[in-house]
Amino acid sequence: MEQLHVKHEHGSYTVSIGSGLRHTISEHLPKSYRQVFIITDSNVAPLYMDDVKQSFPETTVVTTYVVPAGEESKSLSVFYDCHTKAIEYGVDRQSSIVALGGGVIGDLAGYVAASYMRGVDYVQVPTTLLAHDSSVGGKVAINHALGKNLIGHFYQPVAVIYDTASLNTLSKTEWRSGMAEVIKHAWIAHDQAFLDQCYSIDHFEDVDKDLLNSLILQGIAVKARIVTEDEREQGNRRFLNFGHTLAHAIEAEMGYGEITHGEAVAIGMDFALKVSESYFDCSLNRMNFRNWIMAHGYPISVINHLDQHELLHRMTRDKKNVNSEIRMVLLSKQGNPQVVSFTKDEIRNELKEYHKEVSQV
Ligand SMILES: NC(=O)c1ccc[n+]([C@@H]2O[C@H](COP(=O)([O-])OP(=O)(O)OC[C@H]3O[C@@H](n4cnc5c(N)ncnc54)[C@H](O)[C@@H]3O)[C@@H](O)[C@H]2O)c1
Ligand SMILES: O=C(O)C(=O)C[C@@H](O)[C@H](O)[C@H](O)COP(=O)(O)O
Ligand SMILES: [Zn+2]
Repeated sequence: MEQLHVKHEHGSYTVSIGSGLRHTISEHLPKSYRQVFIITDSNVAPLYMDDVKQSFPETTVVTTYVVPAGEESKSLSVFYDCHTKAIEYGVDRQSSIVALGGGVIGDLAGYVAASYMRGVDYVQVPTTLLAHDSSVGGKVAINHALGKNLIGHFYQPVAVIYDTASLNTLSKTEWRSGMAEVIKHAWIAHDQAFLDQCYSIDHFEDVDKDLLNSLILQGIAVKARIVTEDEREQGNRRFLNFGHTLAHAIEAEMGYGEITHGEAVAIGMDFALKVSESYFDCSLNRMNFRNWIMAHGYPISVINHLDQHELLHRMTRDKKNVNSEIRMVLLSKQGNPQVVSFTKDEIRNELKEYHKEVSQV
């Protein structure tokens, strides 16, 4: 088992990473709880709920709520249902919520924890590769029809317990989605070897276990370092949004759940690399990245079917923006991210050129 420590305004928490940890959840918590309320989804429940329930001593009351799998559950109505269940089960301030699942569950259950009785403890038990990112850093949120993660909080977990054995049941699509956030961490880290390791994998679902563990650890280390320095995204935390300005617009425009978050982020990074090369007049060898996303089946061609005007309009609602300028995270070289402001007209032109380029691949 590996452990990393994340500091925040009110204390710190430990991220524990290892195979089989779901069987010993209570051993990795900073204290014992009278009740634990497990929130999970309809795909994860039949796979891992029993193991997690049984990992608690008999003296702990374990209650559960299963929400429909998928991005659509990051909604006000599912959020409200979670509160209703918590009230009915008598969850109180001596209890903890356990977010058992991918980023959807982490974001949803974390936001329930942040708001229920003005805040109760919660534990992240990530089960997807993507959630190496989402379980760390305390960004919790649900979506609004007008934009991703627009309703939320910064609210830190008391522990992150990552059982890497749970990744064995992921679908090909979810491996692809998760690898996008891994390679995002590689792009913003000053570490060519990390990027090369991502490029070296032929089939994500068959990745060598030692390489996977190394990628997960490196990704979490990048994220942990940045969120420790800037918990509330006043500065460098914005770098973790590399690729997300266009990604969030694509997700909302296509309809939540129509494309995975990671697939949208991969397209967003492809766009951001193109804009970076022209803005900084530099070479990022972006065609290596383009070849990688094509080889692994990231659905880049969706860009050809989306209305550019609508995408642009959605990008103007991004949380990083100030006044009417659109802020994107660009790279002047690998490991050197910067936040750059553009006018709407400038992004309109960039999108137009990107569309043209993608329609030829
Ligand atoms: N808070 C953050 O910092 C942060 C960071 C990145 C992404 N996110 C958010 O995370 C969400 C995406 O997370 P995700 O990709 O994990 O999606 P997800 O939680 O929807 O999981 C993807 C799919 O895999 C299934 N699944 C989960 N674990 C499984 C397992 N072990 N075996 C088989 N199937 C499993 C789920 O039921 C779901 O169908 C998005 O909403 C995104 O905005 C948040
Ligand atoms: O932790 C962060 O900060 C990130 O930006 C990580 C992103 O991968 C993640 O998708 C996050 O939820 C996006 O945040 P948002 O503030 O742009 O909604
Ligand atoms: Zn993301």
